[in-house]
Amino acid sequence: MTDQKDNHFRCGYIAIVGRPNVGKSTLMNELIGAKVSITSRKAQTTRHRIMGIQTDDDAQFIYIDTPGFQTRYNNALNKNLNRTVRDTLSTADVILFVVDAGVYGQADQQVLDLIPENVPTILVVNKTDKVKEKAELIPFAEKLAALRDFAAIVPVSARQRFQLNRLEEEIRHLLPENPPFFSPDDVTDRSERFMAAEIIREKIFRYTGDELPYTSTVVIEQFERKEKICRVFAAVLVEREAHKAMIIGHKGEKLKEISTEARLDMEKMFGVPVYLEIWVKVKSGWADNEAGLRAYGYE
Ligand SMILES: Nc1nc2c(ncn2[C@@H]2O[C@H](COP(=O)(O)OP(=O)(O)OP(=O)(O)O)[C@@H](O)[C@H]2O)c(=O)[nH]1
Repeated sequence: MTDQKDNHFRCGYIAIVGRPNVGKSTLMNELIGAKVSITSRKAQTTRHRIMGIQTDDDAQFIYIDTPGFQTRYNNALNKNLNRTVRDTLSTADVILFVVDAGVYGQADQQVLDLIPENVPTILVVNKTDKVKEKAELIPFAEKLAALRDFAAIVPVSARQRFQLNRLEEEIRHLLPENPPFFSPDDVTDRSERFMAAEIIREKIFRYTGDELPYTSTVVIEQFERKEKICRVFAAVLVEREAHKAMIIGHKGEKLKEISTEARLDMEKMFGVPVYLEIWVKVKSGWADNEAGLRAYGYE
C-alpha cells in the first residue's frame, strides 16, 4: 500500500517519449515486467503505439510507447510517426520525458517542444549506469530543470532496474482517480497476432543491419491459434527487389535464420509450438501512400 490519504483507485495513461534510442521501450518493459515492446540497438524500431498495463492494489498504470520522433525523412510514413507522437501526448495523463544521462541535444529539445505544458511531465534521466561519477548528474539535471516545470526529475537505469520503484511512486501520485480500465490480468491490449508481426520485424532489422530501409513492413496474413499449436503466415512487404534479396540472403539462409529466431521467440511468448511461414513481397511505394499505410494498420 502507498501513503495515499484516500482509498480511491487511480488509473491513467502514461506516455513515454524521447528521441530514438534513449531506452523508452526498455523502460516500459521493465516497469511492467514483461516483454511487450520490441527493443533494438538500432534506433526507430517502434512504429506502433503499444500499451503495457500494470495493476496493483490501488492503481492501474497504462503505458503508451511512442515511436522515436523523426525528422530525417519527410515521407508519409514519418509524418505519420510524428502525428502519432503528438496524438499520444495530447491524450496522456502523465508524460515521461526520457533522456540519456549526460546527453541533451537538439533532438531531445525537439521532443520537449512537442510536450504540452499542461500535462504533468516527469523528466527521466535514463542510463545512469553509464555514468561513473554520479555527482556529474547533478549539474546535468539542474540544467534540464531550468527548461521546464517538471513534476519530478528521476535518474534511473532501466536496464539495471535502478530507481524504477521511485519512478513508479512519482507516476502514481500524478494519476487521476479512475476505476481500472482493463482487467488486472491484461499485460497489453495488443493481440498475439500483432506481437507476431513485431517479433518478425525485430528479427529482420537485427539481421539486415542498417541497409534495409524503414519502409519495409510485416503483415500477418493468417493467424490460427489452437490450444496446442499456433500457425502464423506472414508477408514482409518491401519496396524493391534489392530489399527482398537483402532479407532472403544467399540461398535463403538469412530468411531461414530470421524465421527460426522469430519462431522461438513466439513459442516463448505464446507458450505453444509455433508453425511460421514468412514470404517476402515487393510492394513499391507503399510508404508514400496514406491509404496504403492505413491498410497496414498505421492509422
Ligand atoms: N547502459 C544502458 N543502456 C540502456 C538502458 N536502457 C536502454 N538501454 C539500451 O539502449 C538501446 C535503445 O533502447 P530502446 O529501449 O530500444 O530505446 P527506444 O528509446 O525505445 O528506441 P526507439 O524505439 O528507437 O525510439 C538498447 O541497446 C538498450 O539496451 C540503460 O538503463 N542503460
